[in-house]
Amino acid sequence: MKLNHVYKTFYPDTPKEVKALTDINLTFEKGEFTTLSGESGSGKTTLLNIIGGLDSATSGEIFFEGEEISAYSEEKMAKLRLHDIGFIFQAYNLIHVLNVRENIGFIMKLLKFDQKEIDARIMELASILQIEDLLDKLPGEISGGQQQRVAVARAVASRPKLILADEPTANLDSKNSERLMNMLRTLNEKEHVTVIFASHDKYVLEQSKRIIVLDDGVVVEDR
Ligand SMILES: Nc1ncnc2c1ncn2[C@@H]1O[C@H](COP(=O)(O)OP(=O)(O)OP(=O)(O)O)[C@@H](O)[C@H]1O
Repeated sequence: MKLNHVYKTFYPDTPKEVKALTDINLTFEKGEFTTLSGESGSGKTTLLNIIGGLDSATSGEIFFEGEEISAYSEEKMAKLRLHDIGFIFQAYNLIHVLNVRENIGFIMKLLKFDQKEIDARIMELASILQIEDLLDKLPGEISGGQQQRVAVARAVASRPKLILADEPTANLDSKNSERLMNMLRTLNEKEHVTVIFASHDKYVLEQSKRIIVLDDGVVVEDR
């Protein structure tokens, strides 16, 4: 993933104008485990949303595997998101009428994976994430930390190339935060999935291999 001179301005040329991102130039290599950090309002979520194609840049170019995705139509971008990108949101966004098993398999089903393959992958992830006992429960019947693990399983199930996680530990206690990071680290090492977080959680930062700090929409540190 490569970003060239990416800018994002909300409400341009109006009194409400906000320059959320200014001249962002970044390259993310396959297998990275990186956190976008910075104070509240610095542009972390905006940048993550642009990387994942949930929002478009005001100007600049974005490349994914050498293709310019910033020029994609919304339909083509939706396809790319479905096939190659897994999202983990702070609010989990599980589907409440589906049980845990169905939630984990949801994206694979949309992608028309074979049911046997879906079942095998659900069992594999349930074992890694220690949620085997929860598969027949509804999201409303399990704890926040457990829901978060289900959200992780769903995000990685179809083996996307890129996982984007926005403040994934925000609602978790320290024990569950540690568990979540260990799992993502294991998936990053075992399945070589690229992981990019937006977070200001100290623990997430400690666990990251690369940290990109934003200040007022500008990259001020990359280490
Ligand atoms: N949809 C929007 N419309 C207008 N302004 C927005 C929108 N989304 C974000 N902004 C503004 O862009 C700037 C960057 O916001 P962003 O949410 O990316 O920051 P953040 O670093 O993720 O903050 P936090 O840690 O509080 O989530 C802020 O000034 C914010 O008010």
